[in-house]
Amino acid sequence: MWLLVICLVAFPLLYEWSITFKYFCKMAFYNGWILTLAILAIPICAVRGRNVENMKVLRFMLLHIKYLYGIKIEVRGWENFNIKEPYVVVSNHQSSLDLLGMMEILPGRCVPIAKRELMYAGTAGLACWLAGVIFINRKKTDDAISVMSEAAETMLKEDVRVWVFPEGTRNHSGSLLPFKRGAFHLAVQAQVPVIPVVMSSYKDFYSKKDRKFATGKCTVRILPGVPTLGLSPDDVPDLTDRVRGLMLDAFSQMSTERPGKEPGGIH
Ligand SMILES: CCCCCCCCCCCCCCCC(=O)SCCNC(=O)CCNC(=O)[C@H](O)C(C)(C)COP(=O)(O)OP(=O)(O)OC[C@H]1O[C@@H](n2cnc3c(N)ncnc32)[C@H](O)[C@@H]1OP(=O)(O)O
Ligand SMILES: CCCCCCCC/C=C\CCCCCCCC(=O)OC[C@@H](O)COP(=O)(O)O
Repeated sequence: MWLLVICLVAFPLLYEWSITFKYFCKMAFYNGWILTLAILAIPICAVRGRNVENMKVLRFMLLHIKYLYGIKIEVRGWENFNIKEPYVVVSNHQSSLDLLGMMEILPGRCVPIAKRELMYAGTAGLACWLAGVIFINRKKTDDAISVMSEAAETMLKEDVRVWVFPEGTRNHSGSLLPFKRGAFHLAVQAQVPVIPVVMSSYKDFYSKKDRKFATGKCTVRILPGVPTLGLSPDDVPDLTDRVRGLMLDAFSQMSTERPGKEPGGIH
């Protein structure tokens, strides 16, 4: 009798622990593997010095990780990236796994804006610096704004695209946080389009809260560009709300699709 009670209690606990253990191992390997790949990337990138072209090196070195983790990434809307001029990409930010979706579609000469702390993440920080990642100090708004104004000039002078996570922090709530305005000021200053990118919720295979990390599928949708030609700083709040609305619609639509099914119908 007691044995039965012990088994009934122990098995679910062991099962829970094994899921949690797997989560921690997979996350540790994810970070460790990126730090290791960065060791290989640094000398290759250092040959060119700090240069946005080095982002290609990081991209090709990271592309295989989705296979290691059994994450299938489906991309929709590639054609919306077919713009020769620079643009600002804005995307939702659920977790550090976003790096996989980002690398899957990262356009040429495109650099992300990242929090300054990432620069100190050992080898990964150095690799990011060599690839031209733009670092901002989120605690000093004025500093961050001046770095982003410089970025607007660089975009035009050096034909560079910029990727921003306008939520400003990771968010796994199943919706979108209010957007920070920096990305939209940047696009208006440079008078370039904003291209929204939406990554579907990871909830089916990944949850930091539940310590779950299984295999699964993620859809990445590139939405049509939103032009900013002729807009002024006064139009930024409206532009921000409009783009957030478009992304929220796409995110909600993607969340109601069953994994592996195309939208728009029962199959
Ligand atoms: C092989 C080896 C691999 C190694 C490894 C590879 C990895 C290679 C990939 C790395 C990938 C990294 C991925 C990292 C991902 C993150 O680190 S996410 C975190 C960093 N990103 C962000 O924070 C997003 C950008 N942030 C912003 O845009 C924010 O607006 C700012 C600029 C930080 C300011 O923040 P804030 O003060 O909290 O908020 P906000 O309300 O937006 O602004 C305050 C006021 O300033 C105004 N303002 C904002 N910006 C501007 C501006 N530019 N001009 C004028 N006014 C402005 C606003 O309009 C607002 O004024 P009001 O409208 O209220 O009057
Ligand atoms: C010798 C020092 C060693 C430091 C080890 C640090 C381990 C880091 C290892 C690998 C870095 C992987 C690069 C992942 C890039 C994704 C970055 C990311 O997702 O940043 C979070 C940021 O958007 C928002 O931060 P918060 O949610 O506000 O917090």
